[in-house]
Amino acid sequence: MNFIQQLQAAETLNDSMLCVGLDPEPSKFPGSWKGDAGRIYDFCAAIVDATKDLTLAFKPQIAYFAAHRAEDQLERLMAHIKRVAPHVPVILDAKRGDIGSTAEQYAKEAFERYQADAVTLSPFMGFDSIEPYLRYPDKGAILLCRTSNPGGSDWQNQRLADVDGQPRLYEHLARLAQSDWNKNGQLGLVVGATFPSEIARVRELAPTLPLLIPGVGAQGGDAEATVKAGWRGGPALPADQRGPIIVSSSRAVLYASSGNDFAAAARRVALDTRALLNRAR
Ligand SMILES: O=C(O)c1cc(=O)[nH]c(=O)n1[C@@H]1O[C@H](COP(=O)(O)O)[C@@H](O)[C@H]1O
Repeated sequence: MNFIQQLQAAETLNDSMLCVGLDPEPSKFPGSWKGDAGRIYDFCAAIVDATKDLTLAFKPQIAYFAAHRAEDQLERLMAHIKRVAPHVPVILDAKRGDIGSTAEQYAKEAFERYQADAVTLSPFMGFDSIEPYLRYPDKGAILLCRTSNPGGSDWQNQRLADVDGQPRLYEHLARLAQSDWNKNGQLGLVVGATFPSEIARVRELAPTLPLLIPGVGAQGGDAEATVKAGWRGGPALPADQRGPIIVSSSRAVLYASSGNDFAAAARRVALDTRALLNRAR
């Protein structure tokens, strides 16, 4: 199964558009684990076990592991997810972007070392910085398009020529990702939940691509507006040809409780968020 098929299967099996982001921050761990970077694996594995029947993807953010010299725990976590939730694809959030020869190493890191099913990439350096990832035909490559942070507007919202009516940078990227760049049908796009009207625009320009949508929960993105803007595209395509949405939440799920009931609390938030998203379809 390739990444897109994995997403579709998980969406159906778990009746979910929710992705749980794994951004472990030891200072927020419960009880005696607080401040202990040696517990990163245990914390994330408990979250995975508590939510694996509610998600269409997991998304570990590599910086939260690397900052604590915990890459070995990330490897163990990836293996754990494959073991207990083989039906849920894993997106390694690394936001890599570099020249081809270096990108080859990053692709190896994501897909061979960590066994990720997809990786997030910065497309700023152009197609040759993306191409090495496309040599893994079953894997997904999800390009930053219209990110959730306020500063995303600095570049992504600029018009290609300073004239009204010219496409903005993110619109140009969405068009390329839907067409010339999508050699093997592996590409997806990141669009922030904090900008629902731009989700709708990206969906219009890229109707078949999966959209990774972070920004609900801690960043205050509107979950309902996100689904209305992005879910299964506009009316132009039959439902089975439209791309899925992967609505990602990290802190709101991970730190729903600071006590020893953190995994049960994470499950409750994941259940509520899944229901909220599903109601908005
Ligand atoms: O690629 C991402 O996942 C991403 C893109 C984006 O535009 N905004 C964004 O917040 N993210 C990531 O999504 C996660 C958001 O975390 P919460 O705000 O806690 O849900 C973090 O790991 C971010 O690095």
